[in-house]
Amino acid sequence: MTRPAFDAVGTLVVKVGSSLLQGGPAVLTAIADDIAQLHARGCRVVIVSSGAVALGRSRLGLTQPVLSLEQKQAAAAAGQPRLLAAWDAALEPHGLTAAQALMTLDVTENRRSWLNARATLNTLVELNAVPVVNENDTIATDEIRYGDNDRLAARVAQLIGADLLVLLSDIDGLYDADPRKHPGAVCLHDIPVIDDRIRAMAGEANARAAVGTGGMRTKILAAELAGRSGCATAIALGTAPHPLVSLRDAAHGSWFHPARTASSARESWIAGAESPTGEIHVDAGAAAALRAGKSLLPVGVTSVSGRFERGETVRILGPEGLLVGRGVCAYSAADARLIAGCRTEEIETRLGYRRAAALVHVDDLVLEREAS
Ligand SMILES: Nc1ncnc2c1ncn2[C@@H]1O[C@H](COP(=O)(O)OP(=O)(O)O)[C@@H](O)[C@H]1O
Ligand SMILES: N[C@@H](CCC(=O)OP(=O)(O)O)C(=O)O
Repeated sequence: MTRPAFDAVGTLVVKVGSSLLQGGPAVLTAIADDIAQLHARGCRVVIVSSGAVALGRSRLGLTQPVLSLEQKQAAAAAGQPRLLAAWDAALEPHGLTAAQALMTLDVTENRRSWLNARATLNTLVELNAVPVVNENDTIATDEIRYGDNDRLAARVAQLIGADLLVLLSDIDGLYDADPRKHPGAVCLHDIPVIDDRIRAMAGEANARAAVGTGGMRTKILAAELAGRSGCATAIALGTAPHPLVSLRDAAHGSWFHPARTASSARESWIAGAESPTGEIHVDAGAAAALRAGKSLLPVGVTSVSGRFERGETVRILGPEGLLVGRGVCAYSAADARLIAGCRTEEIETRLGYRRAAALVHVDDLVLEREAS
């Protein structure tokens, strides 16, 4: 699959990194002007904006280079309303309204919340609003954090079925080495496939950075995630005169092509879900049935490990511990344990209710060769 022609893009997610916020309102104004231009020709646009911590820390007098988790969460609380106000001020002259959407990991990792969030974002876009998404840093704890907005932006791109994800940063693309350390590094404009050579160019994330977090590593991961759903990714310089529209010219930014065999939105949601915390162990008969396109019934389950709620993704392991696939479980871990090994007719007696005959329905399953 080649990358889409810029003018053919129907749904765009644009992610704005914290480093760009240092440039003040002029940077947001330039991005908003381009968004308005795209919007006018019918393109649906969602913004994923970092910057809450960067904007809040100065207001709270947190000037030290490294902040504790609690200080970052407090800074985000002070910065998020300012971030939204800044976007609204930039969009309002174009007749567009910024609409805040704060997410925690469970929003995209739980199928019901996913569908709900998708409906809300789509409704906002239909109402001519521009959703401005950020992680809900103030309440998120380590277990329920995306950790970086590049990944969040890729999940949002999957959520709304975007055909292009643009990661705007303080650099004009992916270089063959970090240009801050290697002045002779060269920018790669066209990246048809993400392989180990490309991944190695990213170096390490800068966890101690004062503002940004992920560096190029998380951007490449985001491009991989979005690519699985058929969405192309571009990394581009957010301070360029027309940061988005200038991407019409293929010589601007680094372009990652979407994967050749893009999976359906549902499959890519399952395959892209955060590392599942639960596992369902099945017998050889059930493993064969799943591979033959059947649903997972409780009768084939030998044991259940880990913790998960109804609607969360689990790993399904065969008799030798081999990964058969991943799927959305219709029951919580506690209930799945109670019905493991039992026949479908017994579900109601064991649980006092019966929701679904299958623990994991075939439509909610991605087999190993597709899930990797
Ligand atoms: N191979 C590379 N090509 C380009 N930039 C790189 C590379 N490796 C590391 N970087 C660093 O990544 C930084 C951008 O990441 P980050 O600061 O997290 O941005 P953002 O806030 O936009 O997410 C660049 O300023 C650059 O120093
Ligand atoms: N959610 C955080 C941003 C985290 C983040 O990923 O930042 P960045 O690497 O600049 O995109 C905030 O609003 O400050």
